[in-house]
This record gives sequence, structure tokens and C-alpha cells, in this order.
Amino acid sequence: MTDLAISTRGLRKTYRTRRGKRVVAVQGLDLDVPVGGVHGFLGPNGSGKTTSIRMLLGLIRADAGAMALFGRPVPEHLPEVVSRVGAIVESPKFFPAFTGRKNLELLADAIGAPRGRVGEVLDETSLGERGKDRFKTYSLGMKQRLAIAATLLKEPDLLIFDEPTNGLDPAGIREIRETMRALGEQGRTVLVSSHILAEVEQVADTVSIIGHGRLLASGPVAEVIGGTGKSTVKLAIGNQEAATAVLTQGGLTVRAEGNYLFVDGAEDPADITRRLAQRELYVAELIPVRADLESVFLELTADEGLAADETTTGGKL
Ligand SMILES: Nc1ncnc2c1ncn2[C@@H]1O[C@H](COP(=O)(O)OP(=O)(O)OP(=O)(O)O)[C@@H](O)[C@H]1O
Repeated sequence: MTDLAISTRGLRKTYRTRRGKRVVAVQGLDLDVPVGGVHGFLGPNGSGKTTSIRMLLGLIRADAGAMALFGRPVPEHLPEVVSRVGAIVESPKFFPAFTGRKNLELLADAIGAPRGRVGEVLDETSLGERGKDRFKTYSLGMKQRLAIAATLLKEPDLLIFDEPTNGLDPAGIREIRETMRALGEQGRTVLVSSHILAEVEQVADTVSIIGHGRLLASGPVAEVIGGTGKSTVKLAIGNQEAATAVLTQGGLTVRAEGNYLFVDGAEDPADITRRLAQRELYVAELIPVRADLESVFLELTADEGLAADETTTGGKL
């Protein structure tokens, strides 16, 4: 387990609401995050991402299951590994009237980090010269990057960001994305939770997709995208009607869009051309359409709904 920055097995958490209802937020989560690079922790709203992160950081107790950070079981051994972990789970508090630099200097003093680190972390988060400006003049994106800079003061090996781009404009999102990518390239491990997939797809090396507090898929982005075993092929053909009939008979799903047919479900594009050629229908153009993380995510979480189960049954976990 030591080559994993994060590992959980059978992690569970049920909340009890004031009205006595039980909300199963995380139900048997097995999560593995390799050391080094950016790992996207993906799931629809309410799928248990924040709850899982809070358990890992020792902010709330798990009901059952095992967790480890860098191979050390937590929360039991959290004091040993906590210095290797930086996290932004909620917006940190900075002094509005102080400059970004001053805020970081105060924080560095408080946690015993050298003040020399402040200039470095401002550069690492592309705040550089803007460190001289007051915090209250910062855009949301800059405030968020200052929060990341603060977590970098103690040079953590693992950074955990819960929905770091929430509320940011496209420019702010791009800046955070570039910062995360740079951190991953330095060999740090970055866990970033999100329900915005396009964003994570561009920056993550590996991903885990969860739904209802359970792991649905995990691995390198390319493998997770390819792993659904389905591909779409776009083809141009003279007789669309006849081609649709042949392919549909063969169990494929076909839809027409303008001059093209989009065919789903073929194991191999060559299979499509062969079937059509057997009926003397010849393809003018055939383009495999790359699956993206978004479509894989939607496919995997199709049955998950938008919120976790709410149940009034009092069964023991
Ligand atoms: N303190 C709490 N008390 C009761 N229920 C809670 C509490 N915190 C979270 N929940 C519920 O637990 C489930 C999982 O929530 P969680 O915040 O972990 O999901 P999430 O994937 O982080 O979602 P989001 O993307 O919306 O932040 C949801 O149904 C949520 O309403």
C-alpha cells in the first residue's frame, strides 16, 4: 500500500438528520490514489466526495472501513502523516486589509514554515507581484490561489482540493487548473474533487468516479474512458436508409445527423464497413468519435440520481 498516497477500503458514513432520518453518504468506498500526479475524484452532487475527504482528514469519524495515507492507517496515525498533507476543504480565512504576502507571512510564522517559502509559493501559484496587493482587492480566482499557496507553505506531498473551482469564472478555472497541473508535474499528489468533468479530464492523470458513496470506475483517464467498451463511429454513406437498416439489424444503434450516421455499439469500426460492403453499401468516410470522460461519467452514474439515498430504516450498518 506504500505506493499509494490514499487508500480506503469499505469506508462508510451515515448521517442522522434532525428529523431522525438516516442519510447514507458513503457506503463501502474503496479508493486508491497513486503517489504523484493529479487524481480526479469525480461524482455527481451529493455522491459523498466531501464526506470521504473529511473522513480522510480526520474532520469527521467514519462508521466503518479502513483508510491509509502514504500507507499509514488513519485516523490512528494521522499525527505522523498530517505534515505531508495540505488541504482546502473550506474557504480559509485571510485578513482582507493585509496583502497576500503579509497574510502568508503570518501563516508561515504560525505553522513554523520559513518566511523564505512565501515568495516561492506566490510564484508557484502565479500570484508573484500581486502578493503586494491587499487581499480584499483579489478576484475569486486569486483568493483561491492564495489558499493553495497557503497549503504549499509546508511543502506537502499530498494536496487535497474539494471543488476548488466552485464559483470561479473561466479564466479563474484555467488558472487553478494550471496550478494543479504544475503541482502534479513536480511529483506531488493532488486529489481534486469535482462534478465538472471537462475540467478534470484536462488535468488529471488518473480518476475515480463515485456514485452513491461507492466506487464506479477508477484508473488512468484513458483507461476509464476506453473501459466502457463502447465507441461511436461517424460515417458518411450514400444510402443512409439502407445502411441504417443493415446496421440496426446487426444490433447496432444508429442515428442520423445531417449527412452523417452515428453508430454506437460496434466492437471494431471495420465490422461496420464489412457488414455494409456485404450488402453493396460502400462507406465514403468513417471517423471514430473519441469518447470523453463526460459521457463515461454520465453512463456510469445514470442510475445514481442526484442525491444519496435517504432512508428511515434503522438497520445497523
Ligand atoms: N452534516 C450532514 N448531515 C446530514 N446529511 C449530510 C451532511 N453532510 C452531507 N450530507 C448528505 O450526505 C450526502 C453526501 O454529501 P457530500 O457533501 O459528501 O457529497 P458531495 O459528493 O461532496 O456533493 P457536492 O458535490 O454537492 O458537494 C448528501 O446526500 C448530503 O446531503
